[in-house]
Amino acid sequence: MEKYQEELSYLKSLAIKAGQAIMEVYEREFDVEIKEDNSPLTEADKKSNAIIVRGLREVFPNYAILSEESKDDKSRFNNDFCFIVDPLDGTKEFIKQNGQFTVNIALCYKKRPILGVIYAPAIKKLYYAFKGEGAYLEDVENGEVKRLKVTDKTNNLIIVASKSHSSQKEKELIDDHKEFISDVIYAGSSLKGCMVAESKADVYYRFGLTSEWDTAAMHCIVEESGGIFRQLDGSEMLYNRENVLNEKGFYVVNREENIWV
Ligand SMILES: Nc1ncnc2c1ncn2[C@@H]1O[C@H](COP(=O)(O)O)[C@@H](OP(=O)(O)O)[C@H]1O
Ligand SMILES: [Mg+2]
Repeated sequence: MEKYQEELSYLKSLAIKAGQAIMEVYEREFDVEIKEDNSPLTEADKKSNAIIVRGLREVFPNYAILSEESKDDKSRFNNDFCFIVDPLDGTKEFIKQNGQFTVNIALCYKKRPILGVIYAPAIKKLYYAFKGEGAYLEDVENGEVKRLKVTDKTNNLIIVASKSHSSQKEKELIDDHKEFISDVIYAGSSLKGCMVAESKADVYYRFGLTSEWDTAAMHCIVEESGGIFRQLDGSEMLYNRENVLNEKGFYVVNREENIWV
């Protein structure tokens, strides 16, 4: 356990450092490239990735790394420990300059996330969790820390949905459950799962595609705040897979009653 405490505090400092590099780019003009998969890439993604990957290799040379912005050499398959990194989740929101982007770092052991750190540098909020030890939110400006817990609501629910990647199925689900929903909030990045962990929302359904780095850290934080994170078919999401796409979709709900699929 002590060993993991050390890892957690190092990952937190690394996420903050990467967040600072992201904000330096955010506050000035920057170029946007388009990747092979048609998604955008900025200097901020690359700088954040360099800081995180270098930092992880230095302190944990024996652990594998899967990062959205690094070449996947597949050596991770021979390692029980694998960091899963999204150096800038919500790149589209970063480009739109609405502040809804995060740095995601998870550590998986035998395909399950045991540690998750999510930092939103524009609002200086740091979410983190360690398996069995709870989920927390630290205000990086004043150092205040609070433990996170999901709501127990089954009515007047606040649903969060993607700002830039919504789907027809999601719209239909919202429409079919209108009687239970009081509000729909559209937000970018892993902040949606964090909002459920923080009791600022109750449910988040994702029908569209994401990848392991979009969910691993959030998965740990949601579960440690008492919430439920599963694939849409009800099965557990495992990580460090051959195919890194989360093809089955997922949901984050505060409690079983709000599983609608
Ligand atoms: N067609 C697609 N295939 C794979 N991942 C996709 C995708 N469309 C969106 N995503 C993922 O969804 C993330 C954004 O989530 P959201 O819509 O909740 O803000 C993106 O993160 P990046 O910004 O890191 O690329 C990207 O990884
Ligand atoms: Mg990314």
